[in-house]
Amino acid sequence: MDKLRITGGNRLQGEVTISGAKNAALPILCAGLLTADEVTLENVPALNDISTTLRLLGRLGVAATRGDDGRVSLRADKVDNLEAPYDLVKTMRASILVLGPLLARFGEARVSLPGGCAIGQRPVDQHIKGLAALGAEIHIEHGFVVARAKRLKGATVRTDMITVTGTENLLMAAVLAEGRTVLENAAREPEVVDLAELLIKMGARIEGHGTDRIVIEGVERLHGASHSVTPDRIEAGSFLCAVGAAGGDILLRGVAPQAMGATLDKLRATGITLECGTDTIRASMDRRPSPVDVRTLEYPGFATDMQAQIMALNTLADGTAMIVETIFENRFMHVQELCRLGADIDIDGHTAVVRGVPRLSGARVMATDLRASASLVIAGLAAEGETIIDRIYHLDRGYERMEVKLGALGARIERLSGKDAA
Ligand SMILES: CC(=O)N[C@H]1[C@@H](OP(=O)(O)OP(=O)(O)OC[C@H]2O[C@@H](n3ccc(=O)[nH]c3=O)[C@H](O)[C@@H]2O)O[C@H](CO)[C@@H](O)[C@@H]1O
Ligand SMILES: C=C(OP(=O)(O)O)C(=O)O
Repeated sequence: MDKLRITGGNRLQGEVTISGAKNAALPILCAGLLTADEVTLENVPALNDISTTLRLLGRLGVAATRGDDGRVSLRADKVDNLEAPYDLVKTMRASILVLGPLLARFGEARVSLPGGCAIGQRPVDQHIKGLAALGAEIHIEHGFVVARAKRLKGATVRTDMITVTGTENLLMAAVLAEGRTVLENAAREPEVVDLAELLIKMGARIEGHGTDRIVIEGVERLHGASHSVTPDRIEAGSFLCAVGAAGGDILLRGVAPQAMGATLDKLRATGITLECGTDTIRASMDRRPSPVDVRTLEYPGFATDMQAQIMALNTLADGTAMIVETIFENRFMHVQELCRLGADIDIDGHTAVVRGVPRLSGARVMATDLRASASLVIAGLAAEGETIIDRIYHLDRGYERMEVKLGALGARIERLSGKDAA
């Protein structure tokens, strides 16, 4: 199992290009199931989750080609299997996103209940409730969601809570349903908007994406399209936390600053100087961070996917910060590992109290989920001495060559594989 070795203390200096967003690319790949024509994509990040999704689509009968330049083309004209099996679905939450498209286009689907980061219970009851409202016969059997519908029928669906992949699944189902669907309490995340924009290019009739009420007029069929995946706001935010913790001056290229919600305001409050261009962010930091309180919320609030990284930054702050996690009930697993690096953090239910310390010290730590891994990298870059991070397969699910990108910014970081990792 690969590990990362970081020798902390180097300031970060230079330029880094941000990849396409994992959480936009995954639903967008699944949207390829909605047409028999070719869908061509650019800016698809080179991540393990993308490889898993392409394997899953391949298993269903989708022909996919992937270049090493971020291009992927998909053709779903020979889909001959409507079952998403446990072995592929177990590692990745987003695999539930084949359910809506399969059901809408082929009238049937069997999808194993998904895995993904173990950050909470993460049920899919809202996906099921929404598809049932669109007329599907749907139930759980032997660990699979099993769904059938001759043709889905438009309806008004109000989910009990805001759900990102739930909104995406229902959106992909509704575009081929008969009549009008209204998704109320819809997720407003930029990744939902990016998916809607691809679907519109494919001939879907959608309005209101980016608001909490999306209106879809179903069409008989969709056609092929080309699309470039939106930049990864979480990867961008993670690099900004890294420069906040380690100090330095970096330029992010290929970003969408206007889509970064509350993240940029909170990072400014820590003392990082940020200058945003259309698709760039320059960030510099030359002092100890100020503490910043954070409450995770749906977009445009502060993203739960940035909580661990801003906590890592707060561990070094000149004061105490309160971090409240409102989206997932078990997303503080990085706390114990940050404390191994010398952080001073107490957890009380959904709140973490982070008392800043002047310095962290390198240690052996274990990544427990994707963003927890990123928080350990950020802390390791600032810590004195050597940090070894184990189980970085979590990191590889969602960050493209993170150690290479950080290395180019002057960080002392290397991947240990094979015998070196033993
Ligand atoms: C692949 C992807 O895009 N993953 C993102 C997506 O996950 P994901 O779409 O799984 O997260 P949701 O927005 O669905 O989850 C929000 C909350 O709703 C609950 N819930 C959700 C659906 C449901 O049917 N029932 C239910 O109870 C969840 O347990 C959670 O407490 O949004 C999360 C919240 O921004 C991010 O952390 C994940 O990175
Ligand atoms: C939680 C995440 O991913 P997933 O929903 O795929 O588990 C994430 O991207 O931070």
